[in-house]
Amino acid sequence: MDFLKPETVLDLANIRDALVRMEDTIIFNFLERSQYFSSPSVYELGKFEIPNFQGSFLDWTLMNLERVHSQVRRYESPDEVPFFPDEILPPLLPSINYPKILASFSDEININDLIKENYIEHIVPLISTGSGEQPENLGSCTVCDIDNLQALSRRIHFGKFVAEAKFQNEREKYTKLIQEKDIAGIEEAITNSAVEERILLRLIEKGKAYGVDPTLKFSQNAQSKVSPEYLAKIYKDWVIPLTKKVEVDYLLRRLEEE
Ligand SMILES: O=C(O)C(=O)C[C@]1(C(=O)O)C=C[C@@H](O)C=C1
Repeated sequence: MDFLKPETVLDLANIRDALVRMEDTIIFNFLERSQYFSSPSVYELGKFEIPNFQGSFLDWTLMNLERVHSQVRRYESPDEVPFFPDEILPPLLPSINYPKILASFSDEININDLIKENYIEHIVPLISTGSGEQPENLGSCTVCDIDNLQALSRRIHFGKFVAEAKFQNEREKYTKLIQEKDIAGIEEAITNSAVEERILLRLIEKGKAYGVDPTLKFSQNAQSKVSPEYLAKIYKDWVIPLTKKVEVDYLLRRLEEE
């Protein structure tokens, strides 16, 4: 997939290959986070005194990282969506003139707040090694959380490319559903249960393979650091539904562009 060549980006097979590769990034990032406790103080608003800032320690760190990354033009890339779109800065590197792939409104489709909420509330408890605080690891936890959030955000917002590809493949069908504001119909049209089932099966297998010492794999001592069933649950309950939400949100506005 090459963002300078739109035809490679809007090929559904290429998109799905990219989503499969992202599974590896997400699983390895989860494994890093699994060394630490849930560490709720990282997410608590105003827990640490930070001059001129009211949010959580995670928010402060992520916002400042995004400021730096925006200056190396991270958010010019159509597959990167900032958590703090109002805080990012113009790039210091010369801009890249990406060809138009998505609709003009696509930057406005940003569900990062929802992703962060679900991550903190549901995903952190499933991937951390225990609940509670571990004061010496708060910084490491924050850095792992940022890696996880950025990987999840990229994966979930890839729904925009899926949606655009599906729209272009079946323009008439989607135009009718969008005109009728038939959200249930759009959801049904974008759903491919066979693809979803394959993802969940693959996650179980990857979870068994990646989370353990391979030389212990077949002995009773082999224990995954993140349960393969939890990986599948995280995708089934949050990653896939949120990707579909991005697809639906994008499609509902798609006719603004025609
Ligand atoms: O591959 C697709 O067609 C997608 O829409 C992506 C995705 C996913 O999140 O992985 C979402 C909905 C489909 O039911 C299958 C998979």
